[in-house]
Amino acid sequence: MRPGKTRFAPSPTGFIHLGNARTALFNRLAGERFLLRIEDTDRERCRTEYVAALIEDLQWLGIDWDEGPHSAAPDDYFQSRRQAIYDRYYACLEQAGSAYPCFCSPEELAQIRARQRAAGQPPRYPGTCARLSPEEVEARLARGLKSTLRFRVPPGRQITFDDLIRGPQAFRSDDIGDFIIRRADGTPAFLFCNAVDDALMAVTHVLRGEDHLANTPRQLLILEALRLTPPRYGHLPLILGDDGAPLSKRNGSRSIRELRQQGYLPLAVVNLLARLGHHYREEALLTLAELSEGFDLAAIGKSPARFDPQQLDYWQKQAVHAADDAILWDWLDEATRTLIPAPCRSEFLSLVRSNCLFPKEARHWAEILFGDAGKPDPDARRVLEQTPAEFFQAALEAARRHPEDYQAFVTELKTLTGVKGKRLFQPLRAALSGRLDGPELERLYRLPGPGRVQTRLARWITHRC
Ligand SMILES: Nc1ncnc2c1ncn2[C@@H]1O[C@H](COP(=O)(O)OP(=O)(O)OP(=O)(O)O)[C@@H](O)[C@H]1O
Repeated sequence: MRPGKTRFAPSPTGFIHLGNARTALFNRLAGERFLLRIEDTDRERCRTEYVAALIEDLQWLGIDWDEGPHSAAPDDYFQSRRQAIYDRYYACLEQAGSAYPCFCSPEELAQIRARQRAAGQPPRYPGTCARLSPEEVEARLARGLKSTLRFRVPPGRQITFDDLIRGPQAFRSDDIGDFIIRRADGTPAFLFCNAVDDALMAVTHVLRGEDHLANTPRQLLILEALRLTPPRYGHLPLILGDDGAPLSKRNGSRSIRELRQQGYLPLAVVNLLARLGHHYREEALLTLAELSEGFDLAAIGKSPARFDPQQLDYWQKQAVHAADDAILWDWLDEATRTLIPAPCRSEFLSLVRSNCLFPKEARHWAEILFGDAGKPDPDARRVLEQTPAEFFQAALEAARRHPEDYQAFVTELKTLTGVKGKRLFQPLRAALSGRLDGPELERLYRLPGPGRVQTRLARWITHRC
């Protein structure tokens, strides 16, 4: 059965990268309903421009949401605007004795951790403030001491859950120290607001990176103490970069923004991501609706996936090939669009489909076809030098006689020169485009128009390199 409601809950601390985007995509593909929640509680690292950027990047990828910013009540989906809700739940936990204020300073905590490490123990809060009496707490607060709020982890418990990807998981509560759920400045810690919001927003399934696996037992304890229903969790292997380290916003790796600026099409990126750690039977380029149709939690792999730029280029090729005229036209840069005469637009786009991976390549061909062909490259120059002027003289005559009919032009040129095959096509290609590779010769003849074609052929009658 399909998961009911899934979500993506990024923190706006940088541009989203391929790892974040795959998490968003898997959730969007898996669920009946998909929710976007902005986890912007870290005042130091979160920036409003990153919120705008992540919304723009998700929309560019075609990952839309049923609930989230832009919904009827957008405030509900920004954690920075939900403090009153969190405060109510903090009060519940404190009243039940499941949370207590902690006055330990960051310096004291660092010293405790250092001592534990030196003794070969895992760093864990030793419970210094767990046993403070209400009077002691009052007295410290009256002195103006700042406190965090810690969750009191129940001792001797086994916390188990069935991970959607990794199967049964078990943790001992005795291995988990009491942890902070509210920072000293009053803002909620990730573990707390993330778990509470999933429950309050009725999220049924959470797919997230396995960097969160250790958080899950803690979040299950919080939700249990609050009598809230937890979602089912699935922890995805992280996507690694070229250096073997997980992609991270902190190191600015492989951002969606950068790929977009490089000219990748969203469908290429989405087809790559959908297959990074998920197996599809269908090997062809798929639309988002088709990707969603074929998505299966059981087909998610357990090993880390490495980003492979060659794979992305493979999907880019498929996406460019499949793109319709409107998409390709928008994808070209402004300078390219202005070069292309309106009657040639559709044919130029066909040329782009079979010859270009990126807008800059389309621009290159637009400049060759509709601008000044420029200097031939060394290979084309060699061919031009080896071809006698008479060949171009004959080509010019044939072009004048058949300015609109490429087939008739070639037939006539063969007759006039007795040359055929490579010896005919290479010098023509070199004269018309300055290259020996590229689009079909017929397009190089038709698209620039008779005037340009004849000028280019005439140039090689008189002009020897
Ligand atoms: N390299 C990665 N591969 C796959 N998923 C990832 C990767 N990095 C983060 N995620 C997932 O993306 C989601 C959003 O995470 P978050 O906004 O915290 O991004 P982040 O890249 O971890 O940021 P930061 O670098 O600030 O810690 C989470 O589910 C997280 O597990």
